[in-house]
Amino acid sequence: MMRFERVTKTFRRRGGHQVILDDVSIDLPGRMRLGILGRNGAGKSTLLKLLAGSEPVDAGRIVMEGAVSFPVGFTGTFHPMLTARQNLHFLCTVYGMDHAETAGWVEEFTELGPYFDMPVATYSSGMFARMAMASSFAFDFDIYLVDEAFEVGDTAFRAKCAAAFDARLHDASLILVSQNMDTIRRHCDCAAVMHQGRLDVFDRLDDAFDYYEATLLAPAEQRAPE
Ligand SMILES: Nc1ncnc2c1ncn2[C@@H]1O[C@H](COP(=O)(O)OP(=O)(O)OP(=O)(O)O)[C@@H](O)[C@H]1O
Repeated sequence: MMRFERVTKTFRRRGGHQVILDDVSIDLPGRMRLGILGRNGAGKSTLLKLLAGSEPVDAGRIVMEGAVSFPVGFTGTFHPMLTARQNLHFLCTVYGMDHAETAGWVEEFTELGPYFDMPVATYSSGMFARMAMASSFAFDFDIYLVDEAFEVGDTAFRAKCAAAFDARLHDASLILVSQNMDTIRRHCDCAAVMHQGRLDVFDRLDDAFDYYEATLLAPAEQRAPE
């Protein structure tokens, strides 16, 4: 379940405000597979941060039922000077999971070998991405937030991520940000389009895609005076 009650979010910028959500109210009951579309800068990543609780709304209220994930594959969750195992220890404490069992699962999944016990600051970007993806699947959330994070690692690792993702989504909700309509079609059964402070939800994917394509032709700027 996800409900927006008159939610407004803006960012200050030179000469005015960037409007992300302008007095938006929506109500999506039950389990959902929701795709979020929007042109560059529409506010999709900001929306995920609002849902994750890492960014505050200016006004209104977002109500989510169940445990909400950090964005899947998000590397900002990890402290660079701690090892993968130490980072997971911290996350397990936050989410109330068994440390040893979770670290064991992620260690096997990532195939990082000795790097698993080295500071994550020493990882290549690919290793860091593997660690972030595996950690996202290690926790049992009710709602998974995903920001176009599927293209990580080699073919074998991607297949492993897809299987873990499917298993996790079996009885969880998904909110997936993507500008790729094929990705949304593969994973979602409804979609919302962000455009100029609005968040319009469509039950039929094709209706969302038509509207999204129309927004791509709209003028780029919407600037509210200060
Ligand atoms: N912390 C911030 N302070 C000020 N402006 C911000 C901040 N975060 C995002 N913005 C601005 O808000 C707008 C929306 O950014 P956001 O990253 O949410 O868009 P997006 O739809 O995810 O874009 P893209 O598709 O390009 O990744 C952009 O104009 C961005 O510059």
